[in-house]
Amino acid sequence: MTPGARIQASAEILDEILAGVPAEKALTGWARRSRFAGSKDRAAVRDHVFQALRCRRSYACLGGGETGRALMLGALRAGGRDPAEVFTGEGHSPAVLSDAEQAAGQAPETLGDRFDLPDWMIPHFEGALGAKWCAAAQALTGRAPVVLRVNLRKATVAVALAALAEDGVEAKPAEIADTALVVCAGARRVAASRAYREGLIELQDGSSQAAMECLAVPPGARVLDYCAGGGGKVLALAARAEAEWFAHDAAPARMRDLPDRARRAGVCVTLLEEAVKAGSFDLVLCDVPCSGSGTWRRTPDAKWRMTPERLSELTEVQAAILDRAAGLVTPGGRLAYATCSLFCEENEAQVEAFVRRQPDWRLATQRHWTVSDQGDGFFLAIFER
Ligand SMILES: C[S@@+](CC[C@H](N)C(=O)[O-])C[C@H]1O[C@@H](n2cnc3c(N)ncnc32)[C@H](O)[C@@H]1O
Repeated sequence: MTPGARIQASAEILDEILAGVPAEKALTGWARRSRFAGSKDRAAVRDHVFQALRCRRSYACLGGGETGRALMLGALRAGGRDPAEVFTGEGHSPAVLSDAEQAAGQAPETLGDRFDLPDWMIPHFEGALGAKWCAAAQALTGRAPVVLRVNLRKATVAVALAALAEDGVEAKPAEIADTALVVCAGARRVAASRAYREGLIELQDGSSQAAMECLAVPPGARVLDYCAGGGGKVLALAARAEAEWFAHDAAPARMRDLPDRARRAGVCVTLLEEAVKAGSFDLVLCDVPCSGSGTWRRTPDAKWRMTPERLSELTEVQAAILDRAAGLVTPGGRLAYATCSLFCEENEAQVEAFVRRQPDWRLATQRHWTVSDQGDGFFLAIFER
């Protein structure tokens, strides 16, 4: 595909997403219909679409409207490129710009336009991050790093780096966590690499790894990942300690890949249908469902789908999970609460409300990770009683 044809395809996919189709579904549908598109084309189109979603408001200003075509026009203007070079009407390139399109477009002025956020969200960013909110919002408009976790059960950092290099994946250690490697080149080769297939590495964001490093696990402890999903957190913990590992999720189907991942990692994780029937635990981790605001550069359409009502529903679910999980902790044990959100309502406010509701618990420690070139926004609180 020519660069123009990729832009045209991206504009059409964006129109579907703007009409309500989830981004992944729209991209997959396009790839299925477009057998002529090679892997480089698919990757380029995906990059265009995701970048336009990250910067939807500022590109809409620059492009003069909120259609796929206007967003791609805005993207070219934002990148300092002359759109006329791409909007040529030749082959499968977008049609030549009309006079109205050439005249339309202005620099983003409002805060929401400049920082690519829905207006209602700005007080939430400001409330949580103070003067740093602009930098965080800005960071969410860029691409996320690809970060790997070295599985210390199977490899050292040096061994993992060498194995990745054999398969053309270039990575370097990241300061954020002892086990974190940031991929510098060959990210698309990770999944097929020997290092991945043999469980020397896993894909895991740097902040999640750093947070799991903060959770000390005594030998022989019974540890429950109460909102396990694909099991990324319990696998990170299990790579570093000898303990009994359990995983639970309200939607058990989300744990479907966990047995394979655990086998590859060389650890044993017992899946629980009903955690309450499995006795008590020395450590219960609640990696709760959240807005995901710390990860929106990876899932940029989620930024625009979030509403104040949804945020409020999520905070209720989070509080209920904490209360339920607290009842599963053995006397003298610990309860950990984690989100990949930047918002105070989902982090500190939840912590404060929990210790008010359950005064036999006290906050031992809490920590934030900001959106960076090594990790997403993340929050961890550890309670003791
Ligand atoms: C942030 S995700 C977990 C991600 C996972 N820990 C990982 O590292 O891959 C939150 C998970 O909580 C689950 N969940 C939602 N409500 C729940 C509830 N009431 N009790 C337990 N799990 C719940 C969701 O199904 C989802 O898989």
